[in-house]
Amino acid sequence: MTNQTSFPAGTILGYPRIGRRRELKKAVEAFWAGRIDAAELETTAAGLRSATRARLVELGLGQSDSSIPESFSFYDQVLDAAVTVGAIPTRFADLVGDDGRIDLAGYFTVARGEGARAPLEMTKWFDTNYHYLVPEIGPSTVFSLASDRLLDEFLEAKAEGYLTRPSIVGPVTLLLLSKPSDDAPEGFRPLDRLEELLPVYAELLAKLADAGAEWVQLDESALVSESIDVDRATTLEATRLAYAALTAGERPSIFVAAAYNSLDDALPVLVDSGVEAIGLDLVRGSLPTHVEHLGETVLVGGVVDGHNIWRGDLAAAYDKLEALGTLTFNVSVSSSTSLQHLPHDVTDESKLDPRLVSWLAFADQKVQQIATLAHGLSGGRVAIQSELDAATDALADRLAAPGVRDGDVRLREAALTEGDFARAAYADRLEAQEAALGLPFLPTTTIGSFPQTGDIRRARARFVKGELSAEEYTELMRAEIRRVVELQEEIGLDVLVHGEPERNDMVQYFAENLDGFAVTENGWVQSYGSRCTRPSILWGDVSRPAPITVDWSVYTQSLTPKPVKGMLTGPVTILAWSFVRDDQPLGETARQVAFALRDEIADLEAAGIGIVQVDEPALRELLPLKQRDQPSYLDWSVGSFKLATAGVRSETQIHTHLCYSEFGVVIDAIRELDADVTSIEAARSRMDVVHDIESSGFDHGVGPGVYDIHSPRVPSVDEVTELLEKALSAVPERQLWVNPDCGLKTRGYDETVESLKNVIEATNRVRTRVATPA
Ligand SMILES: Nc1nc2c(c(=O)[nH]1)N[C@@H](CNc1ccc(C(=O)N[C@@H](CCC(=O)N[C@@H](CCC(=O)N[C@@H](CCC(=O)O)C(=O)O)C(=O)O)C(=O)O)cc1)CN2
Ligand code: MET
Ligand SMILES: [Zn+2]
Repeated sequence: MTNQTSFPAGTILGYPRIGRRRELKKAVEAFWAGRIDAAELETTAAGLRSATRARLVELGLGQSDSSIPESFSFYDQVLDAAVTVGAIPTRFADLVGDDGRIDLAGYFTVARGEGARAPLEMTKWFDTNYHYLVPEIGPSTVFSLASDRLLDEFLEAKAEGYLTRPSIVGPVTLLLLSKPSDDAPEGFRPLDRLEELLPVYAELLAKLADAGAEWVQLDESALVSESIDVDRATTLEATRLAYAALTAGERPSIFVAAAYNSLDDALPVLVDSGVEAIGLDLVRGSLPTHVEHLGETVLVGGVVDGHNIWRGDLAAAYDKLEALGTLTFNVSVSSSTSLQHLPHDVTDESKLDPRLVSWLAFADQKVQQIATLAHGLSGGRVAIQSELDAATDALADRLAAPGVRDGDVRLREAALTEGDFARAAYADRLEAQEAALGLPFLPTTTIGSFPQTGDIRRARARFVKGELSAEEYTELMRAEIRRVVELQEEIGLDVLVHGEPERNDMVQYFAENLDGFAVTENGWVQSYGSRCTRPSILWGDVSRPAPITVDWSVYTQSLTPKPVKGMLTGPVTILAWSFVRDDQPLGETARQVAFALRDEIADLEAAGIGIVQVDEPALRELLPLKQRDQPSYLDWSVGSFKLATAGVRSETQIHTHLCYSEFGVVIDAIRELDADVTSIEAARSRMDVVHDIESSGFDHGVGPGVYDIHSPRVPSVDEVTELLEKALSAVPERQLWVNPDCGLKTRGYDETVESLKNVIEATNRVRTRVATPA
């Protein structure tokens, strides 16, 4: 298996850019707050890039063999590609100079909006918890090479003595992930603009070649997804056209990387296009059995999981490379995806159990694994046998460790029956709930969280450091709850929440309170822009040692005669936003989490909480990219939600909440959840989702959001009224709830209070209008 071209033996598709202590997040937020200027932010970013290169060499990548990707971004790699080709919507035209360029402040304005000017829409990146910004492209978008960042970063590295590999989202994926601009005619698709886009990519490649780049990486993960609204034949033809054009000119060698699943029928198209190297995700995707005309094309086996933290089965990874070696002599090794989904370094986790640590590999350890496998590709299995054996031993230790299998949890699973998944008929429940709750027409509520203020976070940080006692911390959170309850009563909401101040994160908080999970101190991963999460590690069988939320909810209910909604995160979302064990099917793990939630809900009900919301914002996100995998996913995901929620009495009202649009795609699954009330994001898309609700005949309670919480903008009473009227025209009166799009944790208090007041005033207007005979 010798590598006959100069593609590096081992590489990664991308590296975390937020910084091991979130230096980039802090610098970017300081820039937004006006505490540092653009020059200082640039300096911090350059320092991070420089540290990354040095670290990657230290971990075993080559300094001058193009194995280090230039994969930095200030905010998002899709936005970067859009900015590079000059695809900035016309509402930002004043930010664009005569040369088509936009400065750093302008770049952030496109990402985050400003005043009444909406930012680019944000949506999930494939089946991950990373969000990208959706470019808007229309018939009149003018493409031009409008940024030298990628070139400058390559030159910056070169000046430091590195030969790196510039990396950018490829042209087909850029267009497939874009949406038509507002001025585009019906039926227009961004992909229609491919031919005009290609010369810009060609120009960029020529410049990179001129500067001395030997390889460039084009990320074309959209080619693996079947969830994109363009038919496959058109996508394949676009791919053929794009790479025929890009291979024709002056350019570095081209590495097309496709992460998150198999390329399937796009692989032969790429092979025939003459690109020099193709990256395959061999963790999620499967090994191609036979590929024609491979010639000298390098197949880069993504055998090290870039999306999970397990050290895993290194020998099996090497086996896959050997299997790839039966197709071609030109095999290299890589991560299956960019490592941007992983925390930096497991050696930063001094508080984790060392035994658990021995089973883990964060980004830095993955790089070392890749360096090992690359060594094996040249030296043969014997050269790395001891490393393979060590990983095999660690895996065996993990599978046999106490807690990985818990007899009681297994017994409970074995005893499940159909009846555990079903509630009484909806009509009977509705009647019982209306009688028990006595809510007005158009009941108003919020999605759960209120602003997570600096004070709340600082109090928690002091509690974690031991500077506050548990009692002091609890009292501070209770004081916050009292404020939030008073505020909701004053504003006039009908169903109150406690505001979730005690939660660092809606998933991590539950992980900290369940057995089977571990949490990290420094394991930050970028979710979008400067926002990060610390995904928990679900390593063993899950159980609930004690009630988690009951005291908080009961305390809140004691403060008000209005119904307080208990607030839990659902099994699918807990899995989606954690690093999950890979030694059993996800459905099995989801059922264990569901049992824990079922017990929690029973305790809430017994303590007098009449409404419980179980959030499932990640239901859409985990939907498999390949249609063939979707039915079984929908089966276990819906099943786990029902298992969690079906144990309650008819008069107990179960809510669920989903955000991130595309409801058309999961509406059938939402119906099957059988929640009494479902709140969904709708304000951002001007309530268009009600058409999906109407045409699907969804007949349970539904709260399409009337307030877009992603922006600080306060919606006016007129605006909310209009959204409510639009909803009422499609959804029967008795079904409709009034709520924001999502939780308020990222918002400030001022705009939150003003917005909620407007929501209530609009609701009262509509109530009066409906009650007044025409
Ligand atoms: N896991 C997850 N995924 C999700 C969401 C979500 O809520 N959770 N929501 C959607 C959107 N994604 C989001 C992801 C992150 C955040 C977010 O607000 N993250 C916070 C961190 C939240 C957190 O973990 N907070 C901790 C730690 C906060 C912190 O940084 N503390 C300071 C100290 C306190 C201070 O001085 O401010 C520190 O450690 O340095 C806490 O509250 O305890 C951030 O990046 O700023 C929001 C939305 C989709 N995916
Ligand atoms: C991302 S969905 C968020 C739901 C959660 N209950 C909140 O209000 O923050
Ligand atoms: Zn939400």
